[in-house]
Amino acid sequence: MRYVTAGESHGPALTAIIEGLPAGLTISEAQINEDLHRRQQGYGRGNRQKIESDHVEISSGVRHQLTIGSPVTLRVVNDDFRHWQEIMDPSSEATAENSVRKVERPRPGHADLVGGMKYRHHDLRNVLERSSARETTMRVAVGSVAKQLLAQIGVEVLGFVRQIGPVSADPTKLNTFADLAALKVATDQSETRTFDSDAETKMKVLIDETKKAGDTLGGIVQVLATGLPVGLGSYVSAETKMDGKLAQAIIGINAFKGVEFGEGFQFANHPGSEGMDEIFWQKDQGFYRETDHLGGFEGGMTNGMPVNIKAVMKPIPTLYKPLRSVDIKTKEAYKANVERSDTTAVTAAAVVAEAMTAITLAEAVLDKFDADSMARLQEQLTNYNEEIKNF
Ligand SMILES: Cc1cc2nc3c(=O)[nH]c(=O)nc-3n(C[C@H](O)[C@H](O)[C@H](O)COP(=O)(O)O)c2cc1C
Ligand SMILES: C=C(O[C@@H]1CC(C(=O)O)=C[C@@H](OP(=O)(O)O)[C@H]1O)C(=O)O
Repeated sequence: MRYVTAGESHGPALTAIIEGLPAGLTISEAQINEDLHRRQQGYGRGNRQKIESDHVEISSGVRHQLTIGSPVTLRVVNDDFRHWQEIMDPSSEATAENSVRKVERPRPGHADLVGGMKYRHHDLRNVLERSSARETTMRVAVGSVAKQLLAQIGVEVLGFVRQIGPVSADPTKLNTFADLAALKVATDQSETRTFDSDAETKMKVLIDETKKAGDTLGGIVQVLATGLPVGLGSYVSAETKMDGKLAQAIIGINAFKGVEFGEGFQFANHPGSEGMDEIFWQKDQGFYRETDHLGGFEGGMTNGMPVNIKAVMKPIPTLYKPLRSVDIKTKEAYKANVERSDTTAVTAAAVVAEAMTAITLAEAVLDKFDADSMARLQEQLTNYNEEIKNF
């Protein structure tokens, strides 16, 4: 499976094409719309989300909710385009009027300056329109399709929030959830997409205070994936390691600066005797573990335990309290003024991280097994899992 997204933040629409899905996969448009809605929710987001109400249109590759093996096209309209028509219209000619509104003031922390230098753009709008995280809408749409495929082979993926600014959810409260379905209900109901209601209250106070001060916040998201077959990815070559592929997918999300698996950076604080997942065996179960310190990977391969990823998002770079920068035309120093921006988007980013994890895992499953047809994929997985159990 591979996919490509296209579209600018204030252009007419966003598109994704997915190739290589098995035939016979049931796809629910309502499920994609629910995931798009989840991405739009969250305390601390800016006014753009009041304009957009993301809905997908499927225009190829699916008949009566079943894939037919041909490329699947997904499209989401940008409702904000109507306000930007003059500036973003793909077909009308450039005029003196619309070129007056060139962007020549690069925002620190954005792609603006380096993107302008690299592509020789003197109107930085040509950079910011595509570097905007508006594009993550399509990653979530593709991720929703990937999650639907994974769910049909018993794999569940869920992203949620662990920390906003310095306010962290209590990790022991995670243990109160029996499964990912229960955790999903709780985090979907939370305005900060977390599982700890005490932390949520503090997070909201912090977001309000930060917004009032004209500042922004980052945070930490977590993604869990359960029910994966053993042996996705390989130790034989660096680029085939599954944890490495997931790290790339997560760091590819706008504003993500770090990723860890299992105990992650905490491994530095513990001796080896506390960090491994010891091996046990029972006749009816085969080999199993009682812990998941390693976050589901040994030798870059899934080991049958839940995949456990945490990742950090930097604070939103556009501030109401402006940062210093320099005009690319006049070379004069200035302080940026902002019309609108998110105070924090960690809640949305958790849904994007979930999507990127699902896409990467679905790609690995489809690579490993004969996946021309969904039924054949399921048959093979049943046989494979039986073989692994009897190893
Ligand atoms: C869901 C989401 C929403 C975002 N919203 C904003 C925003 O409103 N304002 C902003 O300045 N940056 C926002 N960002 C971050 C920028 O897109 C990102 O920092 C920028 O494109 C530079 O890329 P880099 O941080 O990966 O280097 C958002 C990121 C995500 C994932
Ligand atoms: C549009 C979305 O996020 C945008 C991501 C973003 C950025 O710079 O990344 C900047 C803001 O765009 P605007 O200036 O149009 O308000 C966010 O709203 C979205 O998530 O749907």
